[in-house]
Amino acid sequence: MRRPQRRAVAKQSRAKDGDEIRLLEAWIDAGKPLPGTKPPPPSEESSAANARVRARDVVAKAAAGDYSDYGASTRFDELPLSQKTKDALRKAGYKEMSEIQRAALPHALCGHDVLGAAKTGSGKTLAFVIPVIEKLYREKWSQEDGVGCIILSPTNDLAGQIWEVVRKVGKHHNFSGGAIVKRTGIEQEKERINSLNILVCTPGRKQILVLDEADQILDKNFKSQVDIILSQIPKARQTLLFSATQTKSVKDLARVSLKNPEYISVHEQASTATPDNLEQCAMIVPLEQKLNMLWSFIKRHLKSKILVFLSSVKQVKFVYEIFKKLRPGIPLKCMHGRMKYEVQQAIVAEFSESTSVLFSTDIFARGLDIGNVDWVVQVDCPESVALYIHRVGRTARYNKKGKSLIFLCPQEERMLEKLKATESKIPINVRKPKVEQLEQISQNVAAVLVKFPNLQQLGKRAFVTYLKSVYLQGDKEVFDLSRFSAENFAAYASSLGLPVTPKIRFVSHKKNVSKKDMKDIDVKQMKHKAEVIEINPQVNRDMLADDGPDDDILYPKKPNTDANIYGLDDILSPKVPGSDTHMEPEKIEELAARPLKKKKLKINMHRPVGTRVKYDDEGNAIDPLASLAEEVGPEDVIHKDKILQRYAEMLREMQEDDKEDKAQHKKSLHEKKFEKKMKLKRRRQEETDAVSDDSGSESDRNQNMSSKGKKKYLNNSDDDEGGDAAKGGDLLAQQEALALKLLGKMHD
Ligand SMILES: Nc1ncnc2c1ncn2[C@@H]1O[C@H](COP(=O)(O)OP(=O)(O)OP(=O)(O)O)[C@@H](O)[C@H]1O
Repeated sequence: MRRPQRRAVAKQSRAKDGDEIRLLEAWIDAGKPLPGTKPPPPSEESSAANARVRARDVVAKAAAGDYSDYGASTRFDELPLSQKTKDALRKAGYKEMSEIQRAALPHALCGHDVLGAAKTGSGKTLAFVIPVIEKLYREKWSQEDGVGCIILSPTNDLAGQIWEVVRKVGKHHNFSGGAIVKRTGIEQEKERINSLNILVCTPGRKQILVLDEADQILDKNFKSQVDIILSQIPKARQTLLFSATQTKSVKDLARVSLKNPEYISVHEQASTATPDNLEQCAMIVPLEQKLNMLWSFIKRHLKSKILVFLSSVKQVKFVYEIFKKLRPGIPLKCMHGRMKYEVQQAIVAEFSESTSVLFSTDIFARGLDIGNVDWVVQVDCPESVALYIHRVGRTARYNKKGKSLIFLCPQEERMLEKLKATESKIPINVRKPKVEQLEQISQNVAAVLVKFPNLQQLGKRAFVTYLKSVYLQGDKEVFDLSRFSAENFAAYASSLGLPVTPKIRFVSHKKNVSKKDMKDIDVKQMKHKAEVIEINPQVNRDMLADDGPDDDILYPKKPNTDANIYGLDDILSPKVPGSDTHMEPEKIEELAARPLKKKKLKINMHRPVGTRVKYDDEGNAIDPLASLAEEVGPEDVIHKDKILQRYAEMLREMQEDDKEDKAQHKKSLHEKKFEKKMKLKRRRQEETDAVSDDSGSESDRNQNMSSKGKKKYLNNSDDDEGGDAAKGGDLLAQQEALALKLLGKMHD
């Protein structure tokens, strides 16, 4: 009895959908905006109550065949959208449209191609998700119809986030969909992909094509994958491209075959390219002071949610591990592309909910939508103004307030000029930090490295990868290693707690380095520098000179301007009245969040050196290196000579390690050379044998020899590059064939 009843309900529902679809199509067609038009400014009389009445009016009129011009709508419920979508939007709290949504939705709904540009956090995701869902609904797309839309995004996290929005808005519809985010398992995913209607994925795979962060998707890093997708999807499709920094390259646009696209750039006339509620500052910070500056900043903002950008995975890992050991008094997290997707998701969720500091690579720079980030701190210079805009756009999202701070080395001041240039439209203030208030943590970092030798390795790699990243940057006006002196490198290594400056081999080993680039680093000079170990590198006072009263980044003056910061600061870092925060270089630093408490000093002589933060009778933290002393008196807890002695030992150990490394390297080179020689010898022997066996003509013989020789060369395992390239080529060919097969099947 039940089945016929259910069938009847389904039939009824289909009929209802059919009626709604006819109404929507007629409405969309009758009221569609003219190409190239923008919505008029919203009218004044748009109170919530008025808006609701107006929305009901619009729908009632449409039902009666009197179709309004929806291009002027300000609310989602005034648009020709299905009831299911409207219900989902209302439940999610979306009522009023943002500027980009008002401008793009009417065009996208009536099938125009769109090239949309709007500031970060301005709601571009809904501007493409709604038309996708509506188009598939109006076309009665079902599971059996396979993939109806591909949304391409540059990272897995972003794909996951977009999928969540699709799910939220499409929850009353019957589409299937998902985010394909795993790097492996495509074979297993095949079945699933074929049954999905909306596919959110990173480039690797199709009717409506959406490119989020379009300028990045179309750049050279994704070229081969995107070209495969573009070659497989029908040209008769709708294409939507969105980004905060939209591509204007004709070549890019030709590649995606846009047909008379609507170029919608809602903030083109705006005076700034970044959100209006974003307060932006820059500080000139010498390379060797960056870590101190970051630490001091974090210590002063213990109640804020801070996103910190660093240039490489190694940097992120190193800074995270070191700061974790030094315990600044705020939870720390880190995020980079080498983490499993599930772990990344968990970190994003945790960071969304709690006050903490998240150290991240640029995997987080674009698109990710995390609520209430107070500060974005760019410790390492972004590769371009566009990347700067995306990074700072992780805060001040959708009418919320936010602040950003960028550290630039004096050698990177050209970036500051670029940011301040009129065409960049970035309102950025330059602040000078107060040197006497900068906490020097190099000793503490060095102590941590003594205890955790694996961190020493990480520190070395962080050092090298940072310099490598600068070296490999394309914009040589900003990134030029020759502007850094050997002293800069040594001081930087020292600031990372490294007793010697690691060697930078990549400079001389890089094949495509131009002669000019080779001059960029005076390698010899750098080699000499290693012996200088500064325990307390002096701050470049000119650079960090006090610049009067307007610096409120590290040390906000008015408690009211950032009440949280000051309140917490008073508890955690009690200052002796009158002494303020001034610190002499030798002065013991306070490292951990502890209330004032009388404590007996106990030193465990069996613990590894420099390991735990200890407190004196006053409750002040004692520098970890103080535990090197055999006896600790109340006045003199730091035995500088012991520290120096330990450093000298470390230096000796590292030099010995280095010697061993070199010997090992030399030995392995020697072995390789010998092996190669032997192989060559064997080959010649075989060839001689072959010639003596051969009864063919001279030319045949030559041919045989050369082809034989060639084959051997390709298979020669000694030749890493040739072997890898061949393997890489095979792999690429296999992947392309697989992708083509997969897409071909989906298309069928
Ligand atoms: N009409 C709206 N009403 C209220 N909130 C909205 C509206 N549209 C979007 N939002 C919210 O604004 C935030 C930012 O939106 P979204 O992530 O789409 O920004 P974006 O323009 O894509 O930013 P980015 O360029 O950084 O990727 C999200 O939290 C989203 O839920």
